[in-house]
Amino acid sequence: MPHLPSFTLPYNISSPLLGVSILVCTAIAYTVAKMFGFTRKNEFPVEGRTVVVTGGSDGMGRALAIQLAAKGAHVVVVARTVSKLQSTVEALKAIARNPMKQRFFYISADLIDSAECERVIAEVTAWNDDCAPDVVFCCAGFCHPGFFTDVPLSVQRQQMDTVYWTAANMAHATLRKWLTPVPPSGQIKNPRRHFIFTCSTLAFVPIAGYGPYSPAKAAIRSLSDTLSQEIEMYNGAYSQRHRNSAPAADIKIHTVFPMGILSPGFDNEQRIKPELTKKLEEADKPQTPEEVARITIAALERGEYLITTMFVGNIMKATALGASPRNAIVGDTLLSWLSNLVFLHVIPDLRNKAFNWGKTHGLPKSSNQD
Ligand SMILES: NC(=O)C1=CN([C@@H]2O[C@H](COP(=O)(O)OP(=O)(O)OC[C@H]3O[C@@H](n4cnc5c(N)ncnc54)[C@H](OP(=O)(O)O)[C@@H]3O)[C@@H](O)[C@H]2O)C=CC1
Ligand SMILES: CCCCCCCCCCCCCCCC(=O)[C@@H](N)CO
Repeated sequence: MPHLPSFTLPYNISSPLLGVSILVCTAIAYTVAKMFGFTRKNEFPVEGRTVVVTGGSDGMGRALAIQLAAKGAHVVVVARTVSKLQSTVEALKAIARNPMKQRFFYISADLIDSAECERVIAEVTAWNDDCAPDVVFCCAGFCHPGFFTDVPLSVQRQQMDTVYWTAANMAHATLRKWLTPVPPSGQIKNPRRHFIFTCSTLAFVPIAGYGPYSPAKAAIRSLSDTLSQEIEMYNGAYSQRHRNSAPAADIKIHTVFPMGILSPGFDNEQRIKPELTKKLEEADKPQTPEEVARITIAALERGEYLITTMFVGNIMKATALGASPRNAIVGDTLLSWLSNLVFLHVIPDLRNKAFNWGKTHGLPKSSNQD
């Protein structure tokens, strides 16, 4: 029998030293896990909380409202058409986790009007026993695709109103309510509040034929980044609430960047979308509203800030991260390096496809250049 070498440690490890080593290793593992974005705590508990979903009567907003109700939230859906709102409230009642306790409500409002957004927050607060909502989710909006010179400027201005201003107006009304100073004597323990915008990966990467729409989404991304910094001032004041007047709760901003969503809005947009645009977005495999809502809620539960719903969207985000706060330092940085390499190919490829389209098909039919 060959003699097996026996390994012995050159020194004896005492149990306190072993304890300290295990502690240090655990701390390092925890920090690395955090840097990669792993977390176990639910950063977005909704059971018993009050959530407002704008655009909550259709598509992604409706799916979100339903899934949040299934998780035990009180939900208020906001949109213009009353019949769709009513049928959504019925669906919420049917899926509620605690049907005896949960409450549902709808408000019909055109959120292009800032006064309507203020009314929404006031009505929700009154309905919610005089407490502001805990979560506001902005999903209202629709897309009117077309080439920049073909789409009348009035429609492009309306896109800015519907996409950007419905969200900015809601943010203004909600944050003014949430940031109302409360003196130390009036402070009670409130859970963290969340304001969530819905953007599109088109805010990161241009696609020809989305000129009337993408700039409004890019503006939301810019507002979200600005607010995520500005809100820290108020959160700082909140940390001193026992000494000075401060908001009633800590606040977090988030923004979701979906790819195509198979919604009624998407069906409408497909009808008027230029063929070139359809070709350029071939890499997108549209998701169901339910899938987008599920992935979004899971990302909020992990505490993410800029949220994408699939791998291609994540690559699009990573190439355009700029000065936006990261979800995970290591993961986001490595992916942004990788995606910058991928986009060395993608940028000229999109432009070449557009050039070759013109070469083969000539001017677009709807073009006003004839
Ligand atoms: N569909 C897609 O492919 C993608 C969509 N997005 C974005 O995701 C969000 C949801 O899209 P989607 O699921 O397609 O939604 P839908 O188009 O299916 O539904 C839009 C919702 O917004 C409401 N709404 C529209 N305008 C207003 C307004 N002025 N005031 C109040 N409510 C309004 C609609 O109700 P009503 O008309 O009754 O008011 C409806 O509830 C939008 O912000 C969209 O831009 C992002 C990426 C891709
Ligand atoms: C490996 C990585 C390659 C990346 C290539 C780039 C592909 C571009 C896909 C564009 C997808 C646009 C989805 C948003 C749609 C949208 O917001 C509208 N439908 C609005 O309703």
